[in-house]
Amino acid sequence: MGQHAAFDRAIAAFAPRLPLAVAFSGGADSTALLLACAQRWPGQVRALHVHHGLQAAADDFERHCAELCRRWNIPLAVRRVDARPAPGQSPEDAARQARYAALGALTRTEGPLPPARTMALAQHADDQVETLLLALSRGAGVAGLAAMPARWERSDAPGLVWERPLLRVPGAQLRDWLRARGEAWIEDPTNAEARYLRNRIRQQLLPALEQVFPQFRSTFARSCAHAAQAAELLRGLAESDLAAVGVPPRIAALRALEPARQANLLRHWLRECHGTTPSTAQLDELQAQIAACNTRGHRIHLKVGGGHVVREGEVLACYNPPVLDHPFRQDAAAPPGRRPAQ
Ligand SMILES: Nc1ncnc2c1ncn2[C@@H]1O[C@H](COP(=O)(O)OP(=O)(O)OP(=O)(O)O)[C@@H](O)[C@H]1O
Repeated sequence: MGQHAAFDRAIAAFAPRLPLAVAFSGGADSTALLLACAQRWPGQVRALHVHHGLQAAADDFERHCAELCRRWNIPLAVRRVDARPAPGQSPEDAARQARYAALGALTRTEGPLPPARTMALAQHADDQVETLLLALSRGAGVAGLAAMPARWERSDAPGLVWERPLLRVPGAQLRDWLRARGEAWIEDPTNAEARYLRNRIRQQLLPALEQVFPQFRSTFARSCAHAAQAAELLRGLAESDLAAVGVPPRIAALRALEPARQANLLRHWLRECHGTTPSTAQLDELQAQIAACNTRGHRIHLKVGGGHVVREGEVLACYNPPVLDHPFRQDAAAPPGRRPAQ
């Protein structure tokens, strides 16, 4: 093992359902993951590359990926996406959503190859710590502090399990491993800009953490796992509370819940039924209005996340602005005007 112990351990412990697809950007992390997997499961691994059409360098990335895969005899499938952000969505998030949808679709349309049963992504321990620190800097709740899950499924790609096998591996090990093999990778120039904050965390905070808490990668990862477990419990509680309170939620039933449980349910309802996340101040205000709503004539009308929550008789309703012409939003076909999104 030695120098790349964590990487070797992660690959040894990775037990995907085969065949395996690796989401391959051409960057260092996914190059290391792809090559290690192709060595471990010869003939069972293929690479999937998403060509971000809007990016000037995207053709070069694709060429680089094709060349590496040809050299290593790894089948490669490419799909082009053109991800324009929806109003209020960051370009990074739009690209990520489009990329995941394209990766899922690619596993189903790969010609003669049997569909992949696992999709591996190459985020590593430093990415996980950065995600956790960003969540802390936003004041996130336990769902945010859980950072990135190691394993999950998506409803738009049934039968496919998504995995991040490198979440315990320091990024530097992946680059060292590639250097030791003389393998090159590409650096995405837009990454540096889009990840300005991430880069500052990487350059300034991680070295300081290393000095004070040498084990921070594994202890922070443990905290993320605890938070993920707590988030799972809260989600279950919100689901059963929502079933009892009804959709749309009945105000009298909401008022009977104690405040933390009511907040948990409201967040869940807004996120799952309306795709919107309230700020802490908005949620506080909404709960204050619900508490004050003890007469027939009491109005509720509040801006919450990307939409509005209003009282409609005995229930709450949420109205989101329509999102037109955006292929990656389920509500893309909504008519103009305010849309009751139950
Ligand atoms: N254009 C792409 N095509 C296919 N997979 C991608 C693409 N971009 C990113 N991925 C996958 O998503 C993961 C996370 O993406 P992110 O943009 O955070 O990383 P990255 O810096 O591109 O990573 P890497 O160094 O592996 O290329 C990558 O490790 C890779 O597995």
